[in-house]
Amino acid sequence: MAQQKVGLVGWRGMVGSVLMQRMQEENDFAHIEPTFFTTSQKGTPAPVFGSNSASDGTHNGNGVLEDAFDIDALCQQDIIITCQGGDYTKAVYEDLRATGWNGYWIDAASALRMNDDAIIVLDPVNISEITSGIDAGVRTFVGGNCTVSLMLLALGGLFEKDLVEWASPMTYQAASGSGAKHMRELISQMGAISDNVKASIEDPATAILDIDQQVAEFIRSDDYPSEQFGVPLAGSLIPYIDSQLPSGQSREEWKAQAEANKILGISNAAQKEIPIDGICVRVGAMRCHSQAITIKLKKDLPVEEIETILASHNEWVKVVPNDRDATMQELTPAKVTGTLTIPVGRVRKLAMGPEYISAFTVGDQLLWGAAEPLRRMLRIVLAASENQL
Ligand SMILES: NC(=O)C1=CN([C@@H]2O[C@H](COP(=O)(O)OP(=O)(O)OC[C@H]3O[C@@H](n4cnc5c(N)ncnc54)[C@H](OP(=O)(O)O)[C@@H]3O)[C@@H](O)[C@H]2O)C=CC1
Ligand SMILES: N[C@@H](CC(=O)OP(=O)(O)O)C(=O)O
Repeated sequence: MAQQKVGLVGWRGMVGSVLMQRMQEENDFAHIEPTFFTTSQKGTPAPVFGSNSASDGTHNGNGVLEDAFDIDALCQQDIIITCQGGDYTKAVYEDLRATGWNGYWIDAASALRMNDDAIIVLDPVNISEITSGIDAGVRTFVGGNCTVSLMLLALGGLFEKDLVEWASPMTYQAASGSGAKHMRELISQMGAISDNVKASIEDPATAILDIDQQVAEFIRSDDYPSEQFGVPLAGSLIPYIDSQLPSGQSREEWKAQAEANKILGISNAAQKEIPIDGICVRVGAMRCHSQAITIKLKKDLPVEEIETILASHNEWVKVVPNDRDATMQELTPAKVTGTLTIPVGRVRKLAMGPEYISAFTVGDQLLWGAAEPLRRMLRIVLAASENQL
């Protein structure tokens, strides 16, 4: 049986590189005929990932990168996966579909997420929506916003059992969500602070309040590197992510309810949307987003039962007991970074009443938050295509 032709766009960016890494780890390249595209380096050598390369050891028929804006070349693909960003999607998607191309478009960017003819993919939560969508002819599948995907993987059990009346996630989002340059700047900011007070720190006689004053003056000064974020992140935080909306929400905050309900299949049904709203904050973590979530349940359940429901939803969620040592060891970006594990802990009843609970969760926003749902969607499409042949 001929392999599906898969066009890869955005493969060398940060999200794309994590996708390539995961596709190699899971041997996905053995099941596809890949073609690598570029928006800037047409004609330069194509990369080789995995074992499925042409006889000369390259990918792409002629061994060089194809032009990602060449609609004819894109039309040759059965499946296109793009991690190139929303501007690229807006530049080519409509033109490509206008040719009559009916292939699968799998996208990391938010541009098409809320379109009626697109499904937001998070298969441990919405595999039935995905498979019935494929059967119904849906051909556009988009990865969700990272905080939304990570929250739904952590709390999936409670949503699946329709136990959530509302949820309020207060986020602690890593620098990676802003892109590679921002991650570099966070490190530069940390280093610059350390360098600025090095002599004072090394002198045990220096008063800590003098060091603190020196740091405060430095991070407010023009010498502090803040070109990307615009304001200090290291030594501070930024309580606003993405653009400003008339509702008073940031766009990142708006996505929580809009995308989560769409993934849960609620916006398409006669059901009332679950209110999900909170404040999104950028903090000085590298690539793990954390969220402190207040949840009002529809009924009073014992904490042990809630933990059992959470733990049994999917194979990646891991309940951390509400214990100081376990929390400090297991429920941090430092522990989770680079892994697919979604720990959720600090589950306890709140003082507001027996239906009010807290939860804290951490997840790698480049893995489950971006690349992994796309990679798994590719496998779902490949399986569906095989069954149709
Ligand atoms: N960052 C995130 O957390 C998330 C991002 N997304 C989506 O994914 C999109 C891409 O994000 P991200 O991966 O962070 O973007 P990057 O900036 O890392 O990569 C985007 C593109 O930039 C080009 N590029 C130019 N110079 C370089 C270089 N030196 N190294 C690598 N690539 C380079 C590449 O395109 P080319 O090869 O064509 O030149 C690459 O595909 C976002 O716009 C967003 O829509 C989705 C979820 C999370
Ligand atoms: N906005 C997210 C990252 C991101 O790319 O989100 P989206 O895929 O919804 O545009 C963050 O800053 O952490």
